[in-house]
Amino acid sequence: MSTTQLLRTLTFVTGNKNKLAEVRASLDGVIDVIAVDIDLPELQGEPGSIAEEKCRMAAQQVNGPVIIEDTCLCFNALDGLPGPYIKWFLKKLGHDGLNRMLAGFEDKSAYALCTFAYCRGPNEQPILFEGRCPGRIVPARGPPNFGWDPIFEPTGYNETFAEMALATKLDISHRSRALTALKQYFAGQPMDH
Ligand SMILES: O=c1[nH]c(=O)c2ncn([C@@H]3O[C@H](COP(=O)(O)OP(=O)(O)OP(=O)(O)O)[C@@H](O)[C@H]3O)c2[nH]1
Ligand SMILES: [Mg+2]
Repeated sequence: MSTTQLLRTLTFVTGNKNKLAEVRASLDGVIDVIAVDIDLPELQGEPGSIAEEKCRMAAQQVNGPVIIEDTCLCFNALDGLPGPYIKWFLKKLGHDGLNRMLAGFEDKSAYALCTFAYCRGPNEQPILFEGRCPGRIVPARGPPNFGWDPIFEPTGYNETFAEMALATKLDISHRSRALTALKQYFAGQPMDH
């Protein structure tokens, strides 16, 4: 009998290399990830519906099964904003500006929210997998390699995501929690689904 285990393959549509690296590290030996870089339009709305629509468009463009991911950074003092718009807030305001947005509030707590969506093909209903990581917004600490990692300190840790070892981030992050749900789903599916 062959000792080689056939891995399930999933096409991940993303333009973000850091996301891709983390997803590959989390799914290593479980799911083989093929990356397709298409800049998908992202609609406004609640995180779940943004992920659903992004996934429908990805499945349409790839014309086959795909996963996508959408990440939000939600400030509790602002009722969850910037949320799905964090990319543009980060781009325009930077780490300092994001901290200054909370200057008038005692409450610096926040959560990172990651939503993966899987769609079997065009016109199929996407399935969502969500992961959250609570924490707080702090002045930037650590290497500025990935988005807002330097200003997010997860609850129970004295380090920001940027300061901690990647393995620690992958243990507790919004993304790895969502991927745990995704892995559980695929573990129960036949290989051709
Ligand atoms: O410090 C970070 N730690 C993370 O774990 C993380 N995950 C996402 N992000 C950033 O948050 C925005 C989400 O926007 P987003 O989900 O639309 O991503 P994106 O447009 O970069 O890629 P994609 O939509 O092609 O997959 C983008 O600015 C991402 O760079 C992170 N920053
Ligand atoms: Mg995007």
